[in-house]
Amino acid sequence: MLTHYPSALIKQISLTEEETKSSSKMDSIAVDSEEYLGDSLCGSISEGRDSILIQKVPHLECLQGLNQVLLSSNTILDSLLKAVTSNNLELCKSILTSSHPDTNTKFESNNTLLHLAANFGYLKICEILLDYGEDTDINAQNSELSTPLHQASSQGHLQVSQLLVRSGSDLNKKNIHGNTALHLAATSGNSTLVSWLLTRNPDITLKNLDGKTAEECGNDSVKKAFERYLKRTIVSSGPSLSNSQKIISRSKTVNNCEKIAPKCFLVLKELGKGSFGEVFLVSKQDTNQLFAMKVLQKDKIINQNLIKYALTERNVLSYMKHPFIVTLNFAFQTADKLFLILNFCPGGDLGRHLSIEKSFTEYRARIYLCEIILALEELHKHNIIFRDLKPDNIVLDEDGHALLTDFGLSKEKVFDNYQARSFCGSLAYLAPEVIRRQGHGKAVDWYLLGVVFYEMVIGKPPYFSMDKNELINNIQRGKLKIPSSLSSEAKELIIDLLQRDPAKRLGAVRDAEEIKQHRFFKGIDWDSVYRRELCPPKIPKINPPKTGIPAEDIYGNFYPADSNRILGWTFISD
Ligand SMILES: Nc1ncnc2c1ncn2[C@@H]1O[C@H](COP(=O)(O)OP(=O)(O)OP(=O)(O)O)[C@@H](O)[C@H]1O
Repeated sequence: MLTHYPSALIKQISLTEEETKSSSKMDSIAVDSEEYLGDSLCGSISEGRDSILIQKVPHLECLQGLNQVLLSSNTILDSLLKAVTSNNLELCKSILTSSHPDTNTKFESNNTLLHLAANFGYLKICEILLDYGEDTDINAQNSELSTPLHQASSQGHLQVSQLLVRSGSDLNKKNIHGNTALHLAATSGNSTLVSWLLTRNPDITLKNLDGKTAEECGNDSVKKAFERYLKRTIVSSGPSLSNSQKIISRSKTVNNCEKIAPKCFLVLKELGKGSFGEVFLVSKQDTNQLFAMKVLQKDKIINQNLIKYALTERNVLSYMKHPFIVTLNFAFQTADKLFLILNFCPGGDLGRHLSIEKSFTEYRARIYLCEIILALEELHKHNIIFRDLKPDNIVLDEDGHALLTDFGLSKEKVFDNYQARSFCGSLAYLAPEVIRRQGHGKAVDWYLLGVVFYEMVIGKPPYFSMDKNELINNIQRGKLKIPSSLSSEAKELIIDLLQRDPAKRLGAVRDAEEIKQHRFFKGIDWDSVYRRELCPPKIPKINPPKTGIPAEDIYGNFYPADSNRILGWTFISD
């Protein structure tokens, strides 16, 4: 444990601070050393928040005086230890910059200062140790072989864990019990931290000395986080855009960006979160009309070379008008973020419905399938492939009709079944040809239609396994299991769509036409489907919240985009 500090050391510092206090330049601090320590520990164990202790920190001028005392008493390291454990930012920074002590010195149980700060969740102190310490070892191990990341994760300190991982902490390092940071976060039941760690691609197959993977150590909410991870969209980094590509936009681009901007929309609540963006319910200030606003962070997109995907989503949505494709109304940007204003679909996504209801009747699934087939047919007619078909990307409008959303992975100008090459999709929803990387095309969407149909009527995607490698292997070689309770038409449709060879798959030759003629859809009048005349289950009316989320929390930096403007982004629909 990390709580034993030499009391002599604490007394000495208290005395020093008291001395400084007597020079009357300092805010009040506790005089008694025991009380001081208790106060500092209880009052400041919180990430990133200024603690009670910080308010009691001496002013900067007197820190210099303090430093001299510390230096002359030759207890620099002990003083630094005290500064770290009492969350005293200024003192810590001051000692590091003036005396350059070895921040990798081991204290009790071989803990370094970073271990201590990480364990307490002192975010700012961790930052200071990493920024000002000379070669602070981010992967130092204590006597239990734990790294600072192990400490932060076991205590559930999200921001500290994020800082450590982003600064180069080894995610797959094991402690003496064989646990990785992910195991510890899972054991503590912290599904938010688990979800975030999963986005950094740790090795989820690693087992601890009890033979358990991280997922096996978690409670139900942690297990759900793992399941969501396997269903998330992944992409390989996109190619960079040339300047000329950046200005290509296939529809009306508005130069006067003042017309549509964050101030036009009141943010009401979060609707969903994906790998790339967050989606919020917003109301347009002048009309009170509700919309879904998708927000993408520019730095994330630019760092991962994903601008092309963002621009494709904006472009495709700007010219696709279809009853079963979500409508884009506006696109605008600020210095930090990109915004898409979409029609709001109050029924939520099918993924959410499936996680509550487990599965749908064939009758209900057929309605959604018919609508999605028409949407995919329309895209294919424009030589666009969707590539990311999954229940989370199908949203229900106010009448319960199914609409495609999230065109981030769609690809334009695909004329055959082999032209596209990027490795992208969502792990649980990868088509075999995407895994083989031999090129894919329109047939990929028909395979994924089969996957969605399977999940709708059976309750989980085909070949599903929580083990990533097994999942990938199953998709390529596993035996397709279909319960006998399904109708023979449904079984046949699943088999025809999940055909591994894209050339033999239903839809390979005459595209949607082949699927529409399958006997599962016997009796369907496709014109009436297009006119939205099928009757899906009704969606309960929602009452939007009256109060909004503070604008600055969502919009961040309000400055209009300038140097980092993404050309061809702004859009106002006719
Ligand atoms: N028009 C909409 N109306 C209502 N909710 C929506 C709408 N569009 C998206 N959502 C919700 O937001 C979630 C995330 O949106 P979206 O899939 O576009 O984000 P993403 O970051 O691209 O996700 P992914 O990880 O699938 O790539 C959806 O699963 C859905 O629940």
